[in-house]
Amino acid sequence: MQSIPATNPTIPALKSKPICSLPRSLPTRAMYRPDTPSRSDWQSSCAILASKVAVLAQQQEVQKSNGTDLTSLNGHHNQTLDLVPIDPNLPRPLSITDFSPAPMHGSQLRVAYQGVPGAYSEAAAGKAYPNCEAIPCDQFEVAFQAVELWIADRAVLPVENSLGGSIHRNYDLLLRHRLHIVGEVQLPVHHCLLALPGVRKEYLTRVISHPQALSQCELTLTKLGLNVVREAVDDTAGAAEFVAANSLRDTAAIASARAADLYGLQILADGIQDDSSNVTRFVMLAREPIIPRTDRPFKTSIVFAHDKGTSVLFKVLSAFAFRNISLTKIESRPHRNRPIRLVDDANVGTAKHFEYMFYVDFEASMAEVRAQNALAEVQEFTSFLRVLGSYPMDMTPWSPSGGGAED
Ligand SMILES: O=C(O)C(=O)C[C@]1(C(=O)O)C=C[C@@H](O)C=C1
Repeated sequence: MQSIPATNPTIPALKSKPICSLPRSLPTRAMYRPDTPSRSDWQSSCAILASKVAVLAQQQEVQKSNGTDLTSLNGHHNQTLDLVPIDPNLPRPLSITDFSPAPMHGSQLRVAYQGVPGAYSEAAAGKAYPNCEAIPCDQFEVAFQAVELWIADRAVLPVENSLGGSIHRNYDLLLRHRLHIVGEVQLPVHHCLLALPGVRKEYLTRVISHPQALSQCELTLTKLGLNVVREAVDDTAGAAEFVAANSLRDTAAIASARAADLYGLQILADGIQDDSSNVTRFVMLAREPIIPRTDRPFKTSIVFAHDKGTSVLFKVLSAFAFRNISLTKIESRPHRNRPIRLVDDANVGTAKHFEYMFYVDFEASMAEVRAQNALAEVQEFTSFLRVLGSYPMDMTPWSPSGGGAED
């Protein structure tokens, strides 16, 4: 991923003004535990949530009454602007300290995603679960928690992109939380360069977006001849909202055409991803696993670590190769609990660095004997093994609807 140059000091720094409009104080480790909540954790969480509802309702009233007053948000630019006001009824993202219960939803499935309305993750949620109620969350971790706390029924989160590679944060979170992968969905990602109405490319000094989106458009931004700094924010649609809400005439956002629509921006350039076949793969997460089947193609995701011995990775991979099971992905992430490990007495004074957890996706269902045998063998070579999920493969990457969801 390319590095994002430092912010131009003459323009407002995004860091000081979080995109999430609800208060966003990060809790300390002691306040917040990412493990699966026990019954009592769950009950006390509900009590805390209930007490926050009244405060949130009050805040949302204030936001609604301020919704059309964009100039009040803009301390730096005092031009009079022809803006489409941001719809105050758009759902606000959940933040880590403010889980308000989802509104009445009847039989609609509630699906948490990271970002604000107009984010690609929202589109992925809609593709995975047509007619769902999409619940925006301001961080990936919040989407995990929303499902754990029964505020949402599912979460839909990106794990890899065909141009930008893996979204590492979600691999780490999969391990820290106890949710199960129940499906996958692949979404073609079509980026646009968005700015306030009337703004021309020559006025721009900054482009903001999700780091993945910035990296997916890196070459095209250069080709467009833009002399701009790139700045990373939490999500693409949040970038668009930020440009609109702060009336920034020197800043463009990389986001979807739907985000342009929602936040009243014009599309300065369309299809600016460096490759037209830009696809992001999302996984669907639930509290319970689905029952694996054999009547359609399934994929299984596992994570493992090994303690000692040589050629462990080779042995693990051959357990699949001998059974003709194709691997679709291997990802390694630092073993956070053991970033450095002292080795035995013979090697006093040395340390073993770079221990890894390995994430593997393979094309078989856990209902198949060959997959069960492969995992039994893997278990022999590894000190830790977890099946993250066995789920239907998304075989229709280019279709506008439908994916590898559970039935
Ligand atoms: O920012 C968004 O709109 C997202 O949904 C996030 C995200 C990502 O994390 O990769 C999803 C798809 C695109 O690849 C760019 C960004």
